[in-house]
Amino acid sequence: MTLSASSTQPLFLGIDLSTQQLKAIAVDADLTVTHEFAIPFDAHFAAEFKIKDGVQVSATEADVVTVPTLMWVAALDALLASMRSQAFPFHRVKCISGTGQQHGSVYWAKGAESTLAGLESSSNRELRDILSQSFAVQDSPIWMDSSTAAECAVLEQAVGGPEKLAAISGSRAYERFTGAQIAKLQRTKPDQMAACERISLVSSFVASLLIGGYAPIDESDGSGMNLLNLQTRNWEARLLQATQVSDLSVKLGAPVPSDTLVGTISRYFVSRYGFAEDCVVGAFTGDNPASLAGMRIGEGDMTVSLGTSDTLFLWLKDTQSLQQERTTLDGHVFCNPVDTQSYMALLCYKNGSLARERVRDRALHLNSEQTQTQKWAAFDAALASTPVGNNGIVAAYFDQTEITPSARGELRLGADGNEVAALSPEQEIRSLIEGQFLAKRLHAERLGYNTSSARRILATGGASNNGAILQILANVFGARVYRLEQANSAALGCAFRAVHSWRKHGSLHDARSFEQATAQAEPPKLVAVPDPAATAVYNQLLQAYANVESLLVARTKRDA
Ligand SMILES: Nc1ncnc2c1ncn2[C@@H]1O[C@H](COP(=O)(O)OP(=O)(O)O)[C@@H](O)[C@H]1O
Ligand SMILES: O=C(CO)[C@@H](O)[C@H](O)COP(=O)(O)O
Repeated sequence: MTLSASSTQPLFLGIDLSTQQLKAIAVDADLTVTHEFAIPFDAHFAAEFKIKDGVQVSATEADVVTVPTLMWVAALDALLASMRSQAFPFHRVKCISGTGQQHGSVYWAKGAESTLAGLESSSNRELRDILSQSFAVQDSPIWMDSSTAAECAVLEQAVGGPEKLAAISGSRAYERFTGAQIAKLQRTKPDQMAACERISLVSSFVASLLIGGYAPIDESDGSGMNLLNLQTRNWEARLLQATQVSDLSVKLGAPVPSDTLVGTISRYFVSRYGFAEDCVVGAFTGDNPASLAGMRIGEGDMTVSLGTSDTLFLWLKDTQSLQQERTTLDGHVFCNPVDTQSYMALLCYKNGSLARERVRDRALHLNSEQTQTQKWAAFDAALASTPVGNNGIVAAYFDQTEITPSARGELRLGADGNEVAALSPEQEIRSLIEGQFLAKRLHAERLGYNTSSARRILATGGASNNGAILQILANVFGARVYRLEQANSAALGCAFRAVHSWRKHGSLHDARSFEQATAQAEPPKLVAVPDPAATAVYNQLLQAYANVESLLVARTKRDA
């Protein structure tokens, strides 16, 4: 029997371990999506691992947010089992790359490396069973954690202050960044740190499972640690020392360029699922860098990702121009994941989709009896029934301590600048969404982004499925908004990265850049055109929104 071309064509897999789910996308050599899979964490693991929205918030310290590391392992078991049950042709996969929610850390126990190396002898067992004793810390701190203020101060002092730390590592000290998390573990649980032989980011952790050995951290996701020097692209010794972990460079391993092939798939996956023996694994990276790859953004584009977190990012040719133009230390610079000479700038907002869901359900009295589709339809109707600019009402809803800016709580101001105690349900919905996008514009401008010369905005993430939300995004920025068919740009970007790394570093020695190698991928489509009258209203409201934030920041400091 001869196999048809489609059944022998190579496939490339992108895996995304984000906050609320593990997803996988396969593309063929023409970059066309052929398969998609997802394991939503709450649906699979809420009861067993006691998580909600993919995470655990400490009952005693609201700023401590973790995930049981073993749940992520169980999710990989579940994903691969689901792919097998749907007859996914594992044998056709030439290369896998992937991504993880940024900043989260995994602490492998002593002996875990040899357990990983021996996976193949246990291919009849699930990974979660084989690796149940392989972690020195059971609950991984993640990006939603903001409990490391003391460690942030130490990191900044170690190099001469926040400006110096931002110049070296791309960011002033941030509580969720992995350097502060590592320092906190050393200070509060030194026995667990002593029992740890290797530290991975969420991204390099998944790659480690796949190659059956410790995968290196890539430079782009490594930039979210406050430990990497962006110019040397290596760990900064003074910052490693400041964590007080004596052998941290050994525990971290050396960082590698993001397009590196980090190994060949473990024979465990060959025996258990039928992967080809020569399937290679490309370095995994952070989910925002991966989205940059999936959206294939260039200079002048801005991406707004509306996932669990909301993020906004830009391509940066160098770090100098940003240093000159920014008027704030808020925001981050990361090494670029697809061009080792370039960088990317990023703003992250913690109160993204989960805040939208909570305010929606509270204002409109929705509960588990309605489906998500019905709930978003009610949300859209509320937006449609209220005027652009909400008659001058501006508000912020920071359920959790926000990252940009550091503030917590809710505040609504009326057109006269006075606090408004209560809004109608419809006004509440509009003030939430308008406030979220005014916040993005305010901080993007402080970072040096020129809204009046905006080329185009590329939208991605779960909430980019919502046309009403994207219209407000277009109006607030006065820019056209484009979206890919595939809202999960992070997994898609990693499938593309897998194609590029395999062609470049494999036997083809294809020297084309990522941009050239992915030129044929489907372009994003125009989904919202700004209304100039609406943009004029938002131009007027920007300062009012800045006042809301300043008041909330002051209140948060006062109540601390
Ligand atoms: N139609 C919609 N309108 C607004 N938000 C939506 C819609 N569909 C999904 N979402 C939001 O998308 C979020 C998940 O986004 P996603 O990018 O998949 O998250 P993550 O990658 O962080 O796990 C959900 O929390 C949900 O609120
Ligand atoms: O902290 C950041 C970026 O700095 C977050 O964007 C995380 O990377 C989580 O991503 P999502 O799961 O929301 O996509």
